[in-house]
Amino acid sequence: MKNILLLNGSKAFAHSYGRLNDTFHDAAVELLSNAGFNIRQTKIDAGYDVQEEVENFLWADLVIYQMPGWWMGAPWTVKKYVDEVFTAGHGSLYASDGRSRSHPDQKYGSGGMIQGKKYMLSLTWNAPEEAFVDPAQFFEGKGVDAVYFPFHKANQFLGMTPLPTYLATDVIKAPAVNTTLQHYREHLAQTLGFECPKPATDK
Ligand SMILES: Cc1cc2nc3c(=O)[nH]c(=O)nc-3n(C[C@H](O)[C@H](O)[C@H](O)COP(=O)(O)OP(=O)(O)OC[C@H]3O[C@@H](n4cnc5c(N)ncnc54)[C@H](O)[C@@H]3O)c2cc1C
Repeated sequence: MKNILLLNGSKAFAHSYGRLNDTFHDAAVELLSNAGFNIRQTKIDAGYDVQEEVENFLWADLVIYQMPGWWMGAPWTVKKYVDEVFTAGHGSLYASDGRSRSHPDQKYGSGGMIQGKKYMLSLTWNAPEEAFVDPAQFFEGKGVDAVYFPFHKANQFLGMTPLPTYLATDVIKAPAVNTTLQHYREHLAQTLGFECPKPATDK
């Protein structure tokens, strides 16, 4: 794995200022560049060329989505990006929905054209960790990946497979930015198989 596309889904809106997601994105760019990966990056809210983004997906071995949790999922700007870029990728990112009259064994969702590529979600939420994992709390113990099930499936429709999700919790009520950032760096290093630089001190 050499080429990494980093998608920054930060957006300033209401009580989200976008700075934390910018900070996570920038830290990933720095860490992964220093570790020798080729990097391309797009700040979604700053605008993008849809065809260039299709090319970026074709170029990338790994796509990392950095985004805040808004109303139980991705911000509308990131959903719009997915709608625009994936749809423009008909014929290059996916061929069809996968079904075939002549091959009934080929099922819905098997028409992706970018098999072998990976994607990863890096998410910031105000909710605490226990809201996701405790069966008695809001997400009924189903975990963060169940909350993002349609988002995962959109990426898998193209043929990609997930790397483990990074979830930063309690980011408004109890932000511990340097500690959480270091955990993210360690997550990236462990997942991609390189040594992580030493931790920074917490603010
Ligand atoms: C429309 C909307 C819907 C939402 N829905 C949900 C939801 O369903 N569930 C949920 O849990 N949350 C929800 N939220 C909260 C949202 O997830 C958080 O506001 C978001 O994750 C924060 O990310 P940000 O990049 O905007 O952080 P920011 O607002 O930029 O920062 C968050 C905190 O971190 C600090 N900080 C940021 N960067 C740095 C830095 N570099 N150094 C030191 N401190 C820093 C800031 O001072 C602030 O205290 C929602 C917010 C909005 C606006």
